[in-house]
Amino acid sequence: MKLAVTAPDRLVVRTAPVADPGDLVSRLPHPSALAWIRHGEGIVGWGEAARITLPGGEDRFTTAAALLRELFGAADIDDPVALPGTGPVAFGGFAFDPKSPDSVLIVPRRVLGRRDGRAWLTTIGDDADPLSLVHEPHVPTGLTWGDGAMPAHAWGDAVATAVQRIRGGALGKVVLARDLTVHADAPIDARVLLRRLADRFPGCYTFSCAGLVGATPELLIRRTGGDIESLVLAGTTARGDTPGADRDRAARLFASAKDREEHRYAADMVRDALAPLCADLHVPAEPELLTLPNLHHLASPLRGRLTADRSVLDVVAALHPTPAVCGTPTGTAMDLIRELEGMDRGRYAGPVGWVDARGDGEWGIALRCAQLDGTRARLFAGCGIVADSDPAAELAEAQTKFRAMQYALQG
Ligand SMILES: C=C(O[C@@H]1C=C(C(=O)O)C=C[C@H]1O)C(=O)O
Repeated sequence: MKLAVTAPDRLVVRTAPVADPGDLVSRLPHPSALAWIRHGEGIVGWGEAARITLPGGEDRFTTAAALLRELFGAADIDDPVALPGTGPVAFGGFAFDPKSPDSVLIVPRRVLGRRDGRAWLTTIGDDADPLSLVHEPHVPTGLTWGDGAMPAHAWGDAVATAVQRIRGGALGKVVLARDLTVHADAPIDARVLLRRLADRFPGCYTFSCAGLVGATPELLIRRTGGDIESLVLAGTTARGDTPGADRDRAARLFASAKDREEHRYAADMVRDALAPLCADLHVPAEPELLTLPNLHHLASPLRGRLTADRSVLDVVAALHPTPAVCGTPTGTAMDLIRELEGMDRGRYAGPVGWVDARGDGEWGIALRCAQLDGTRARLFAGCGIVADSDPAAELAEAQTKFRAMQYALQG
């Protein structure tokens, strides 16, 4: 894909306060939904005022930031609400691998937002576009599941190879992923998946952008004015079947040297990437436990203040790819992923989120997600591999991670 910008010469943008719209997902009129929702708050968008497609390259984030600065800088903006996410907004998803050409930013014609008891509607252009439901969503039916690039046993072999390379000293950690495919008997409507994900995983960031739909627990970076926050995740166990078994599993994860090692690679890299950009960077001395409906993770929340006026996308550029989804050292891990996974991740494990004209925004790591393509979808799940990893346990962990999207598709 070549660099392409489809946009009018000048965006005319109007943001106005509106009455609380309640549930954001139910306001989406089309299957091609844009969304970023957590605990019922966030933004949804539809229609397309502008689209930027980016070729591969390490500079895809800074190129995107520069193009958006130009587009939004030339816009005629009336935004009396002036909150993060008001005025023009671009939703985006970036390819995981700089060699992959899948990165895209979309500026919707309509954005409906709700945050801290306030709600707003942003319109770009003046064509009529009522908030009422235009196409009633249908739940996916006739699902047929299949392996993606590799059947389970072959992926287990890839994990075993990675463990050997790590034990041989080539690298400290690599994150290996696999994909599953599913076919439905009619085009899959993102809104059904968003509804199920937002209801079941309210604490995750439920997202949709250009067909990539999921609910990620991992916040790569949020910028609100000069403040930034990140939530690093690495180290995972499935929930237990009984309260006692669940507590045991959580306690074992918390005490596990192998999981602490996996986590430390990721938290240290994020700290080192943010430190030169921040004053007052707060890094917890040890991880805490994040409990989701299906998993426990080790989690490190970081926060700080930017020392210069950088767009959230400039901070994304400094962070991606973290060892939560790639490995350590980054280059060696990226090469091993290319060698062993046998697939292109596309935008899975890449940054997904939104940015506004002030440079505020929220970007997660696209996990627990699927790429929709008409009647088909590709689901992705990956696991951090270190010297002590066991292929069978990693396969089981990946299966557990797939379950979020399997639930979204089949209820
Ligand atoms: C790679 C994924 O998740 C990442 C890997 C984790 C791990 O290996 O413990 C935990 C959270 C994420 O950073 C995924 O869900 O696909």
